[in-house]
Amino acid sequence: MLEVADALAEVLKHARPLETETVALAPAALGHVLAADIAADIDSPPFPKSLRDGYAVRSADCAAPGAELKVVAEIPAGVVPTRSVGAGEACRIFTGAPLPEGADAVVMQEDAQALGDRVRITDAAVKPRQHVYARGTEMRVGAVVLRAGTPINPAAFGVLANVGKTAVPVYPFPRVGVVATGDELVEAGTKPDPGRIRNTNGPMLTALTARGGGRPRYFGIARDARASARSLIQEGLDASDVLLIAGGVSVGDFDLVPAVLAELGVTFHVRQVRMKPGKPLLFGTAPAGQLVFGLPGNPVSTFVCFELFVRPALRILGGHAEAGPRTIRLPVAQGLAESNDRPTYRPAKLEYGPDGLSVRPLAWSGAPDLVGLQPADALIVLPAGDTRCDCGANMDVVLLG
Ligand SMILES: Nc1nc2c(c(=O)[nH]1)N[C@H]1C(S)=C(S)[C@@H](COP(=O)(O)OP(=O)(O)OC[C@H]3O[C@@H](n4cnc5c(N)ncnc54)[C@H](O)[C@@H]3O)O[C@H]1N2
Ligand code: MOO
Repeated sequence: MLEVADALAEVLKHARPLETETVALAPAALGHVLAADIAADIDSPPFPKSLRDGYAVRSADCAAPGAELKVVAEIPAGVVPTRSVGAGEACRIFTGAPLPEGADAVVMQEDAQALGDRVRITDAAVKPRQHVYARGTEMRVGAVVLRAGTPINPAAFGVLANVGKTAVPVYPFPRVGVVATGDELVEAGTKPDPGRIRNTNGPMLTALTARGGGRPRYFGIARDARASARSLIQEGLDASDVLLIAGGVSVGDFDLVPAVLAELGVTFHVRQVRMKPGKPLLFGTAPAGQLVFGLPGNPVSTFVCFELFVRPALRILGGHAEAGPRTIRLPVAQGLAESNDRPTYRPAKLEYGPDGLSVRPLAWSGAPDLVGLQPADALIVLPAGDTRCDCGANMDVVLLG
């Protein structure tokens, strides 16, 4: 049985970034990772730009308060000034407009008094360059503005637009197949007969995948009969970079997944992990290189294994430099006393208080309890053995999502 860190290392050893593709600068590009450096094709701003509505002046003319200047032109944004500002002169200027030759500062209109074709400057100390954004301050032609490996966030959309990039090379979102297993399962639209339950892992895994930077595709429920399970799993494998199979990985007579995967040529790298919930996790690689996860069927076990092992793999396939999961030390907002035979990942909620961040364990009844897990945005890591910690004590916390 592997420790969590060793199992994660095994997973990451087999995860490689996917072949790159080109995406248009449209909302679907959000969250992709750039596969090439992006350089500026222009200076930004492309001209010295006024940051205020007011007057473009020569600061030396305004050394004494109350200076009066002749207003010789008006420059709205988008207009190229045709006249320079001489001694004793000013131009009416608006935010975003190019500063005219000769001027070296802008006075806000609140600090000036319009007097027909003249203006009195009431700003007592006009400094050179005030309210002026110098040409090329944000970026110079040829400078790298976004590095390969940068996740595309909304601000990156703006930067890409500014350098004229309407399509960019990125790592694709991995295609993730989801298969549920078990004769007891019915889909959500059906009322379960006695002895049966609804399939919760299928919908949850598609949502975890979408949140984790993958493109989910649900293949349905594999029944506990080898032939049908085998054909559904094969179908899933053929269309996926990563296949997630929930349930059927433990030691029961109907837990067919390990045998079916072996028949399909999957090589196993992880067969059990010393953790709770999630001990029977399976991880392997298929002959064509797909990553295959057999996630323990209890819904919270499935969830925790996704966060600890699948999401990091999806991040690497999707071109992220950091796999995660992120673990930080945080004080607990409520004391804990538990005994566990394995390191335990306890659903918890982050709390943002005036003294900073803390984490509160949620009421939770174990591996089948999704209602207890649902509000969680963190997992408190309890070491194996007896854990007693008081409110305020620091614990390792895995951040979710
Ligand atoms: N003798 C042993 N029994 C079990 C062991 C063990 O080591 N020895 N491990 C236990 C642990 S830990 C877990 S976790 C489960 C995992 O078992 P499987 O992955 O084989 O999962 P199943 O048996 O198929 O299901 C377990 C549980 O979860 C329910 N389930 C399964 N799939 C879904 C789904 N898609 N939606 C909702 N609920 C689902 C299923 O009905 C079972 O109740 O094994 C322990 N047993
Ligand atoms: O380790 Mo299992 O995943 O607790 O139910």
